[in-house]
Amino acid sequence: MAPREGDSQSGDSSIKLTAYKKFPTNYPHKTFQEWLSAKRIDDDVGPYWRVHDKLYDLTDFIDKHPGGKMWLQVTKGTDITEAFEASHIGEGPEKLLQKYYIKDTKTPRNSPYTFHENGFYKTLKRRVRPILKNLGRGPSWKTVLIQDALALSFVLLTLASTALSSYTLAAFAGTALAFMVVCAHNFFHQRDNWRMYYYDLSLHSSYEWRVTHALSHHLHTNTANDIEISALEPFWELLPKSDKKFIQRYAGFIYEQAIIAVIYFMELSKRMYNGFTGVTPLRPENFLIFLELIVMAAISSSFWVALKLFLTIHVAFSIVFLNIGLTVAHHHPDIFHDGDRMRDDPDWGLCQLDAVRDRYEVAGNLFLVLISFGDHTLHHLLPTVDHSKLNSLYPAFLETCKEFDIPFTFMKWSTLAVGKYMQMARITPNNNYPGFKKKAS
Ligand code: HEM
Repeated sequence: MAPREGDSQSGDSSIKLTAYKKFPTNYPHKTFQEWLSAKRIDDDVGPYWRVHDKLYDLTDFIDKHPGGKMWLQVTKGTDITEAFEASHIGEGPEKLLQKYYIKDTKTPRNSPYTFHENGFYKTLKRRVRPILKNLGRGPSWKTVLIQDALALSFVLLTLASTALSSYTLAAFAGTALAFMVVCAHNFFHQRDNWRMYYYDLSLHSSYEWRVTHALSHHLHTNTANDIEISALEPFWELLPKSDKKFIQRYAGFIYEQAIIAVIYFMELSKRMYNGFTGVTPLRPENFLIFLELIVMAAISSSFWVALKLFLTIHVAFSIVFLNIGLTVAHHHPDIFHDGDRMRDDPDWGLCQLDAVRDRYEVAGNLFLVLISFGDHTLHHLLPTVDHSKLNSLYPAFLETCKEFDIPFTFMKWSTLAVGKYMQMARITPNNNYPGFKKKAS
């Protein structure tokens, strides 16, 4: 595999990307700020926004954007082609975009992905458009009910655990919080809405996650530009690098739960440090987590008991949340990871199919789908569509797969859970199309 531009500067000679033209600047990225600054350097589009091969000045549109300001505020100076294509299904945004056109650019995109009119992804979007026009894209009453019921369970369990000083109830509260946050992930992909702030009752930040998850992981899945890969290194080495250490390849299952238990506390500390030192201003929702502690301290017999219960809740949260997150969809040797051979037709939608797998166990059950990142392939392809609508899109999706001769497959959750360790052990890149081997030539 030929080294790419920048490989020699990476300091890590074992990574040979197959996906992007440039090796990501300052890899591995650990924070959303690092990822955004590296993308600005690598995309190199000056003070504009790039969509395909055109540059736009969206400055006057930031405040008018129906999806919310932050998407355009944070992406100034970057190529937003994937974000633009994946976030909108109708033709309105494309027409509107022309109003902000500045000039064409001759520099090829750093990203390998294509969005040809007759390619898989655009065909799928055309097919689901009339269905979603009838159904609507936003939340159904069922999604809202499940989300709010999970939030209520979390609040009641937290109050009960504090009033009774019960660590068992605190562990249950942490579990309810994890399910609530996974469900809130459905809401934070959509236009700004208050339910996305349920996220901030955990050690996460909805604002940061919109960058690291919606803009990085979702659009550049399982590549070195997916911060959900790079931020986990060196504890989870998920790309097939040749110089992984024995412990990284085979001992992950021994150390990972200890790291999972503390990882989000470290994130919270970093967020607070950056906020108070002026690196990234703190946002009002960043204080919800402290409000939680204050309420617990007010109810509890002592501050120390409240603190210990609070820690129990958030350790339980981290364990449940990350164990779900790491095993549900992306890691198995049959699934594409940067370094593996990419398909010859790098249609963005097809490449998403290569980097995602769905699970049998949760298919068709909205509650399980919402608390465990279900219908993940369709969610990756259409991230702004509410999960309650995805089930109705399978006929159009399967018809598109058939048209493009793509055998869409499910995996068992247990296969994916074991697959994560097999992937951590893997040091040899796949030379076939991963997963969809029938199409490999
Ligand atoms: C980083 C790039 C962008 C992201 C991540 C993004 C994200 C979103 C999101 C999440 C929604 C709400 C979808 C929903 O809840 O149904 C939305 C709606 C919308 N966006 Fe964007 N957007 C981006 C760029 C743009 C640009 C450049 C334009 C046009 C100049 C645009 C125009 C619209 C319009 C008109 C809507 C209303 C709903 C629709 O027609 O799809 N967006 N966007």
